[in-house]
Amino acid sequence: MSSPYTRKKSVKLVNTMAKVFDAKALHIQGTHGLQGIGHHPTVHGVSRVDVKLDSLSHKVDKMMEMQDRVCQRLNNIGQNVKNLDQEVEVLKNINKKVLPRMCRGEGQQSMIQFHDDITVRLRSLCQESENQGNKIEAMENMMSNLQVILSSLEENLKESKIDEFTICGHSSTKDEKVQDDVKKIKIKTMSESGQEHDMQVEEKQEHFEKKWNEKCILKERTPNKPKDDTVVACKETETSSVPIQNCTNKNVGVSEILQEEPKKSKKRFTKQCHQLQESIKTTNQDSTPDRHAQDYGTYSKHIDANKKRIKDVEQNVKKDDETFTPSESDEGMSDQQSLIQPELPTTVKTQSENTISSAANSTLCVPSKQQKEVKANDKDICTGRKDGNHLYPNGNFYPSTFSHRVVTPKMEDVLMYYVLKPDDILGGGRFGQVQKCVDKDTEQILAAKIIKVKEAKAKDEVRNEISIMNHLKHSNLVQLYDAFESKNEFVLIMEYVQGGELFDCIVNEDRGLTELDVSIFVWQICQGLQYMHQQYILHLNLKPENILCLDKKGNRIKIIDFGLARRYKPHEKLKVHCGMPEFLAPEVVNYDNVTFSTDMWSVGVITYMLLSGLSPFMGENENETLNNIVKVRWHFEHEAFENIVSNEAKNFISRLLVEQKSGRMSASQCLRHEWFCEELADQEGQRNVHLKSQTMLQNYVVQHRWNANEP
Ligand SMILES: Nc1ncnc2c1ncn2[C@@H]1O[C@H](COP(=O)(O)OP(=O)(O)OP(=O)(O)O)[C@@H](O)[C@H]1O
Repeated sequence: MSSPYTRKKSVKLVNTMAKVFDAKALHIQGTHGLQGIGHHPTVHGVSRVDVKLDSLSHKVDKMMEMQDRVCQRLNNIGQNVKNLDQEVEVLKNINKKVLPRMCRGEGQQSMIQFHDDITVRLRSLCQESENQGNKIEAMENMMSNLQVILSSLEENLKESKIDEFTICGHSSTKDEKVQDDVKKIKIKTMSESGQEHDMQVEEKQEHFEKKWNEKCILKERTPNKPKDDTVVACKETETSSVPIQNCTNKNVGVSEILQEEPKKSKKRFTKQCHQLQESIKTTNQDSTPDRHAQDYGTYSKHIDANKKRIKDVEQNVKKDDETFTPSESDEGMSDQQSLIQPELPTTVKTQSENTISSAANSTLCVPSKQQKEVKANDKDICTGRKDGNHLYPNGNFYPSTFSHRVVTPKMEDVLMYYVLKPDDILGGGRFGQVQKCVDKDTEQILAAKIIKVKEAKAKDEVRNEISIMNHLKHSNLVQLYDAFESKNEFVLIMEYVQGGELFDCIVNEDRGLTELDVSIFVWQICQGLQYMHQQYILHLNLKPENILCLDKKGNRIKIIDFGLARRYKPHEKLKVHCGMPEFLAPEVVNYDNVTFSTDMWSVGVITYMLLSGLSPFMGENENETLNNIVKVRWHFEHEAFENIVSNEAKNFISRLLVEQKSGRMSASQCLRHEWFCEELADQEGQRNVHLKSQTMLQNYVVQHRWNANEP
């Protein structure tokens, strides 16, 4: 029986918690009523946070729209530059045709005609030039606004802990929710007065809003960040092993302009416009043919210089866009991830608790010394072999065949720019086909994903895929090169990944598959996902077909297919039309909210399959498979795992195939898992033993192909 003292205390505690979540609740109910307090106020608290989150996600949507508008404007500017080009061509032709005739003295009349003609054209060009200047100015303003909003949002998301509150809250039971949330908002639960807790929440909100406002004011006064751009520009142009710090001196020209603040480059642009105007005035005053020829030369130069400026500003805008990430550093991400995904529970709910507990002794490990060094030198190539290179390199360690592009679909015929190869089909999906293609200009081999769409909704989905890919610049994520839109079809031109699907690669008998190989594949998947999640983007369709190998024998992979990917929205549910449910997370099957950990579930399934060749939830039929998933019914198949697969690997899987979303490791936590410790990998010969999974996977691949081809 509880004493009057503890009863009084618990009444106080509950009242206190209730106040935290709904300041008004107790005023309405009176401070002594215990009844109903456990649930009602929490619901209010959650909905207040929901409102905040909704408003944040609304802001993110607005920013995305703004970004699309900027892309659109860039496109227009590109188009205008083309027009300028055409004008210059016309002038050149006039020059070629008329000047010789004038020199031959074919009449005063044609000379006057020529003069008038050229004056009109020069005027219109000058006007055009000025328009471009204004457009660039508007665009710059837009970009800096965007930057302000993004940075504020990023900071506030990081600092506000609202994410933590919501995600943790949604994943536990109501009572646990109250306790967790009380802890997370850092309330002193033993305080004497509920007033204090109430104040803390209010203060947090105020702090949130104040910070937001401060940031906006501060950013308005602060010029764009040139120093980061410099580093990006250097990294991209760098091909030798010149240290990044020296880069600034070596890259004059484009990188010099990139270092320039957009305001300065705009000033220079406006100056050019004035010079143009001046040159027009002089042209009007002096109209001799020689003078015209001279002015024409100067004028052409001006136009060229202006075009260059436009290109540079365009690049600047792109760079700005690329550098917008909610969290760039690994450390930053850990914090962020820990907000979203709290530390793991001590027990994992699966059928094979015994097996798991033997592996569960493993812990998340601090990156090895070697791994830390990798951070400082992210140019290492992942070979997967210990020949002086790192097994698990961080970041963008090998370049794509082209640098990142921001693509807006062209309303032109794809065949104007590319030669498609219908005989060279790389794969097929729900909506169409992927075939090889060649860029007519550069002769680069690429992959064309042809998507047949008729309905507006389906078109929006493809546009979403393009927009998502525009945000992804990582060597483990396939890059978008170009896009075309027509009435019933989209064509996405992408980087060509020539090794084929991961499972096809590893069943190749020429190569042996070891646990070490698997860990290197999984490491890269986690790297790609960590990057995506840092951008608040979920993949949501991670499966073996969507992981491609760069070449048949190496260990380098890329994630493809961002057709279902989307920006994280706290309450978004996902309906999946999919014939292959084995990789779906329980929340997708249940049509529940999806989140970052939805992708992490898929990592667990893929890892399980790579190590054993078995599909952990596969049932006799689709219903059984779905049932196994929602009940999280799986175990380590004795024959495939016992004495073959390390405890660290098993622990890794156990920490992902967890029913509760908040119980799964985040991508960052995965990357810190002991399984990826190089020292351990060195010590354990076990990791170099050939896995049985290779033969099992052969069966899986054959079966899967068979099913896919069935009508
Ligand atoms: N960039 C690429 N390079 C080489 N092959 C590719 C590339 N992109 C896709 N493929 C091949 O085409 C297949 C289908 O591509 P993708 O998954 O993007 O299409 P989808 O229509 O979205 O498919 P799904 O129905 O799985 O969603 C892939 O499994 C892969 O084999």
